[in-house]
Amino acid sequence: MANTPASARPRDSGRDESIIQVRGLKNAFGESVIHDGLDLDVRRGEILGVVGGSGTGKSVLMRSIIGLQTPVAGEITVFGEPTIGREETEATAIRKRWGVLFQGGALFSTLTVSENVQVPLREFYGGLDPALMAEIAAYKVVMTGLSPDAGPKYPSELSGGMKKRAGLARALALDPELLFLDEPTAGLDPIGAAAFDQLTKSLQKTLGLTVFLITHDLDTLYAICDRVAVLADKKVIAVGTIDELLALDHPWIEEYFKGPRGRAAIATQEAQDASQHPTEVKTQQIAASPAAATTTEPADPARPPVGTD
Ligand SMILES: Nc1ncnc2c1ncn2[C@@H]1O[C@H](COP(=O)(O)OP(=O)(O)OP(=O)(O)O)[C@@H](O)[C@H]1O
Repeated sequence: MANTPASARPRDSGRDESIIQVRGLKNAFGESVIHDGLDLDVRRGEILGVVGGSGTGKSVLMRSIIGLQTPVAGEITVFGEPTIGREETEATAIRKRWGVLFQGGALFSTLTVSENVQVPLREFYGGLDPALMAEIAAYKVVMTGLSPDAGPKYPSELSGGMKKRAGLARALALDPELLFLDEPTAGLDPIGAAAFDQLTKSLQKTLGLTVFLITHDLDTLYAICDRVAVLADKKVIAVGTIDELLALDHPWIEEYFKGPRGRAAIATQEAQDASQHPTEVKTQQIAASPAAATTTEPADPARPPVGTD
């Protein structure tokens, strides 16, 4: 891939196309090696959850993909274009096509929400009419479920959930095809977190986004992720649907998904499914097991019964 001219490569066609390809990634800080031989593909249109223990390098992986961290070795392509060692103008053309919500929102505290959302517009389209930029910002603010009144407010006047939405509005400022979210629901109460998950899912569907989502939140993984990549031992050790991961025999994956929090997340998801599609879920349960229709046990045999230790 590295030797192939960009114009000769397949571009942006087909739903299974990899929007992001990471090959043989190595990152290190001094003697401390964070990634070694890491490979990953993110497919067009999917929400890929990225999980792993604290310090396994999820944020460093994201920073490597978006060009904020220069790896020791490896290749990364986004939209078929290499992102490492690009000329500034080439890098800018690629960067315009993604949006990033950093951990904690990373809003500028001295700027209003509207001004924060306009930062990428000023950076990439500095010549735009200020009134148009303000209008675009107002639209993005409302798109993320904030009231139009939030635009003139400063970050210190917002709740945690509102700050995340404002950060998301900024990430969407340039109408990206690809969205990076670093622990978007961290610090939110369960209701706020579930609402943010649904917002992410609905934006992904309506805007046709591909989403790279770092999270520790099992509810998020169950509720909205199409596939999950697991970081451990300096690599992505597995990637697949949660059911595919559960079928693997790996101690960390077992403990993560089948521990008490994993079971609680399954229970939450099943309750939501049942309330949203009562007839459908009941039919599936009956089809899977006549007994399942009369008990609270999940129909999926790969999942453990809820509420038992
Ligand atoms: N700029 C840096 N300089 C030195 N070490 C760093 C730097 N950035 C990250 N690290 C180290 O790299 C490792 C991975 O960090 P990273 O933030 O990617 O972990 P993470 O998986 O996202 O963790 P968490 O889930 O706790 O957010 C950590 O040990 C961290 O201390």
